[in-house]
Amino acid sequence: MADDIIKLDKVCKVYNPGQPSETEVLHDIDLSLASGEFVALIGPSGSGKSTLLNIIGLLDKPTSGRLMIKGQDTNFLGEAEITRLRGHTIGFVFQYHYLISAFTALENVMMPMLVDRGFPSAEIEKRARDLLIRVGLEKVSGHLAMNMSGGQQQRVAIARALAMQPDLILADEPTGNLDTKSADSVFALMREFNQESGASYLIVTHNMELARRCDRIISVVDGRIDIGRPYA
Ligand SMILES: Nc1ncnc2c1ncn2[C@@H]1O[C@H](COP(=O)(O)OP(=O)(O)OP(=O)(O)O)[C@@H](O)[C@H]1O
Repeated sequence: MADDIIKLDKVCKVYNPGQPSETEVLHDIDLSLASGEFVALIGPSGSGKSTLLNIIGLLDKPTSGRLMIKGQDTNFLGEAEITRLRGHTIGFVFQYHYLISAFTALENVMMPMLVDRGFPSAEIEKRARDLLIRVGLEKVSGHLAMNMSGGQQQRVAIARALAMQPDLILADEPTGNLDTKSADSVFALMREFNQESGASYLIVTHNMELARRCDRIISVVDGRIDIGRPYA
């Protein structure tokens, strides 16, 4: 489809090829995600979900097969183009935040824009403050990330992921270490942004209740897409 944000064509991943520890983790993955889709990625522990997410997020390369992002075959891109495509197209939200703990919430959200240098500097702080308002953290924007609760840190991570106005958000167990109420509100926030901006979301989760609230559930079992039976 022309408006697929990502398309994987026979993607395989082998860790440690040629070594005694060689492991084939993903086998012939064919997968598309349309613009604006909000999709859950589920599967048992060790089935390959994070590996798949890392490949889609251009953090790792497939051993074979093709990954198209916005119609571009990433196999033909050099490192600089990959970095640029990742920075401008993809936002990441992970279970353990990867915030800079000694920086404030505001500084964490400003960071991708400061690194990219694509935004005028006068706009960067305003944009970061606006995003923190949107995630309900305006009152704690000056607090250090390390002093914030898990739910607050995850909201900062969402604001930071949205800073560059990405077309795709990849979230790896974004609610994994949150209590039910915080998990619910973090999930609702992502859904709200999805409906507002039209960006696509691919969310790894073990929480079937949240997965059922997505547009579609993709199930990975033993490194293959298991269309027939969503794992429960
Ligand atoms: N860098 C690596 N080198 C070697 N093997 C790896 C590496 N990363 C992951 N694996 C292996 O690949 C398999 C899939 O791991 P992956 O983390 O993708 O699974 P997952 O479905 O995300 O699991 P979980 O739900 O527990 O996070 C596992 O057997 C894991 O041990």
